[in-house]
Amino acid sequence: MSDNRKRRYVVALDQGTTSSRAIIYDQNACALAVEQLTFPQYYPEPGHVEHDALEIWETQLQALRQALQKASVQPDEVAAIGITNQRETTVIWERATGRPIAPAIVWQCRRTAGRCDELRRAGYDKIIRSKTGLVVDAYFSGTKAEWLLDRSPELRARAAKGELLFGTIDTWLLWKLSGGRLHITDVTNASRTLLFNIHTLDWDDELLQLFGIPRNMLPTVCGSSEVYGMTDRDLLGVEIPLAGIAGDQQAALFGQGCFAEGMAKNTYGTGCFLLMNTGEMPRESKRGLLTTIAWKIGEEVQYALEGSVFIAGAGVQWLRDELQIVQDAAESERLARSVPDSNGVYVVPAFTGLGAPYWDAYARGGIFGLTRDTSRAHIARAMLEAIAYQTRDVLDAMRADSGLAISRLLVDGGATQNSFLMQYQADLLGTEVVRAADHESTARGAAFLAGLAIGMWSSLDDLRRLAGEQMSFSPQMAAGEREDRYAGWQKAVERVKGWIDA
Ligand SMILES: Nc1ncnc2c1ncn2[C@@H]1O[C@H](COP(=O)(O)OP(=O)(O)O)[C@@H](O)[C@H]1O
Ligand SMILES: O=P(O)(O)OC[C@H](O)CO
Repeated sequence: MSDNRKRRYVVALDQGTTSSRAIIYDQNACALAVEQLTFPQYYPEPGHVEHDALEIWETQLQALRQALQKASVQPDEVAAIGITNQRETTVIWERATGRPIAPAIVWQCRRTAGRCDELRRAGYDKIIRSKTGLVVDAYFSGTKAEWLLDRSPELRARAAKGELLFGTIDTWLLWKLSGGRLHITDVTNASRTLLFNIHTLDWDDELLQLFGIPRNMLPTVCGSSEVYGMTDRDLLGVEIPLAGIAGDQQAALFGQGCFAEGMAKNTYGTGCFLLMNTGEMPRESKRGLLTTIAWKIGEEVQYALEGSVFIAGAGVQWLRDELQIVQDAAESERLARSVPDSNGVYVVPAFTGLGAPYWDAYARGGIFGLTRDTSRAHIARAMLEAIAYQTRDVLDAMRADSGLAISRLLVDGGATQNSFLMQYQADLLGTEVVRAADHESTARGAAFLAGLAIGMWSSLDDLRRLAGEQMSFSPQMAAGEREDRYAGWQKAVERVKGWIDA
């Protein structure tokens, strides 16, 4: 058998906020094996979140090796690897040794909120929005990288000399996978840094100067579907083409087949991210949404509008780990269904501030409407409902910004396994919610991008044909009740805004 015929699988590496996953797909995009390894989250101070970049790399490599073994696929049968990742999380490492200079600063981390206030006060928000499509918020990589370099003048001097490299998680993994030969990113990840001009598709000199980031520490920006290089032979005994890169939310949009303008998906993982394909022109939001790059394939760039919600499934983890009122995430559904409603309780999970459409770094979480008969079931139910309310906030903004009705919302991600949440979501939006057959749309998107690049699949039409069965949730709640419940949520959100001092 010729080498190319033997190579009939595509591997997606999905490096998420809480776990590193590897999934092996065959030519029909069927997942043969999934491996998932969690890694520690570090909270050195309230509102600060860090990861160890080496732990990310080690878990990712181990997940890859284990998935191959589980699927009985030999490394030389893999045609390509696609990478998708938690976005914005920032790593700086030494070019010579590959050693990170500090823990990675995670997208959720609020440590640079003060710097963002300063930038807004100095009037930079308009120029940053027009160049990057983003709002000035600690969420994005720019102020995180600046903070890391500001730790000492020596680091700034080393950065200027080209001794240090910056990367989001895709870049870090590609560096490690290629044995230090590739220092690259793709347009989707670059578009989340605050440093990248989404119109010129290049790092922006004015912004680099503003944040004091030398261009020579930045990765080369590539498309989302092309052969960038090969894996280091020492890792798996053979070289494998690295052929797809996309931030996880853009990958999910692609994996859901949202190739046409106006199609939208919502991914329910640690956070919740609603993206709508807006076609070839960037569309500016007037309501707190982000303009971002959906993907670049060949010379064609597609843009998206995005509503980013920081806490979704993470709220369910909080019920499990901190409140200890459920033993696992699935129990939240049983508990929520054990009561007819939340008994007037609202949870606003603004644990790391509020993202879209509010962008309030100083909001903190709250539980409202408690009475003597409030039970753990009411709180669990209110937490799940909060995920749906936050999505409603974003979808309303997206409908108003785009002028499109969005009559079907495609959904994916770990928390979509919760059918109570999906039904409540449909009820609260008054919109059909369509759950993907394979909730791993993110990994699927990365596999699609890599498979397209090496010719396993030849076109978007080819990919459309690979969609599986879906399950649909139709709205059943009366419009009056829906609006009453939503009004309660809006009242609760007002109470948590600006909770801590700037
Ligand atoms: N049945 C469930 N009900 C509610 N939340 C769930 C359920 N199953 C998983 N989750 C949540 O989904 C998240 C994991 O989804 P995943 O897509 O793997 O996220 P990520 O990529 O952000 O790590 C966790 O935060 C978990 O609490
Ligand atoms: O790891 P996830 O799935 O929660 O995604 C994180 C996002 O990319 C943050 O922007």
